[in-house]
Amino acid sequence: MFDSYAREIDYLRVSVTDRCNLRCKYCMPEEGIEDIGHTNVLALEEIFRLVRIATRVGIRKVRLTGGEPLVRKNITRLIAQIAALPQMKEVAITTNGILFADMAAELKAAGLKRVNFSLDSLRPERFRYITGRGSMEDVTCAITKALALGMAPIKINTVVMKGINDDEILDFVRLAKEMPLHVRFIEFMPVGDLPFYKTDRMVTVSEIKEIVGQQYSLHKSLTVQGNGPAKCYQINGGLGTVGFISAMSDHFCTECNRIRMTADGKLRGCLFGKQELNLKLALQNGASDEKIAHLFSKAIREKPNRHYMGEGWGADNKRKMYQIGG
Ligand SMILES: Nc1nc2c(ncn2[C@@H]2O[C@H](COP(=O)(O)OP(=O)(O)OP(=O)(O)O)[C@@H](O)[C@H]2O)c(=O)[nH]1
Ligand SMILES: C[S@@+](CC[C@H](N)C(=O)[O-])C[C@H]1O[C@@H](n2cnc3c(N)ncnc32)[C@H](O)[C@@H]1O
Ligand code: SF4
Ligand code: SF4
Repeated sequence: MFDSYAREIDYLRVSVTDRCNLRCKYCMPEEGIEDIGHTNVLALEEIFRLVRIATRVGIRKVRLTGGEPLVRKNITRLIAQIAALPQMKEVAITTNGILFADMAAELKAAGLKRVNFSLDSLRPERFRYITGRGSMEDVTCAITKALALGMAPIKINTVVMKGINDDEILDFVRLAKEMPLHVRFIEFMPVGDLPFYKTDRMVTVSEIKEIVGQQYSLHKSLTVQGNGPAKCYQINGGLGTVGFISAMSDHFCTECNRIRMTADGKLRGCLFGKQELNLKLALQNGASDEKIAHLFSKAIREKPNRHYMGEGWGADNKRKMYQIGG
């Protein structure tokens, strides 16, 4: 379905849980999260019903995110159900990778074709500092496993933060050169308004490209399978690619193709927007498929034209990144 700015919206990002086994400083408070209670979270059966109805308004790709999608019990079953929907072209996940290696084979068997891993440092000590817990080795094992299972293309999401990990940009490029991995450098966004976010910690894509250019030449823009916001490049004879997600300095909202569902069943037209439609309440009130499909089309119709994150998140906006799903 097209929104009011003639953008075709066919991609639904679903936050399947607001819980996580890590505490990335830019995403989740160290003390963890408020327990919203079992009954306030969408049941997997409810998520499946909502996704099935979303196909009626043209959703053809679903990405499961969170929080950490792999901490949600029976997530494999949900993947299998979504993958089996006749209209669905792709089901993918974005994960921190900690639990992935042990689940990889069953996830693949369920129909998971692609996985994006978040990894902000290639140095174990620093990884632990940024994520608050967890072992980098679990993520590298996960990536090795995904490669072995042929889940290509495998993408690595790296949020670049000044004074935190910006001295590793060239190490990440080398990784993309030596392995068939698609590293995407992401600009730090003020989503969630955590104290760790500071404007001067944000490194722009132009600054990142300048650093990459010191050692590598980037070749013509490529399309890597997927329909996310990254602009991708080949690096002289490398096996993988390097991509850039310029959410702040050069937003890609004119090409936006997505809506989002939160773990507590709210439908969001935009990562940044404050407007949400209450799907959970509709389910509780026994809404028909038609009524729910109408809520999906309303969210698409009313999608804002762009974000205004440059103006800050706003103290009145209580949502955090782990609730929205990135
Ligand atoms: N500003 C903005 N950032 C986004 C949006 N979607 C994803 N991102 C950010 O881009 C990064 C990568 O997102 P992923 O979850 O890997 O998804 P994707 O890039 O759509 O995935 P592919 O389909 O594989 O290209 C995350 O840090 C997200 O927060 C969006 O609509 N707007
Ligand atoms: C919220 S996480 C959820 C999925 C999973 N737990 C993971 O980390 O991949 C999704 C993506 O959002 C990114 N992210 C979180 N907070 C961000 C911020 N403030 N700015 C930019 N990206 C952010 C993460 O790096 C991750 O790639
Ligand atoms: S970015 Fe992902 S792994 Fe890190 S705290 Fe947020 S949800 Fe968890
Ligand atoms: S910030 Fe909002 S409008 Fe822009 S690309 Fe993301 S979801 Fe789309």
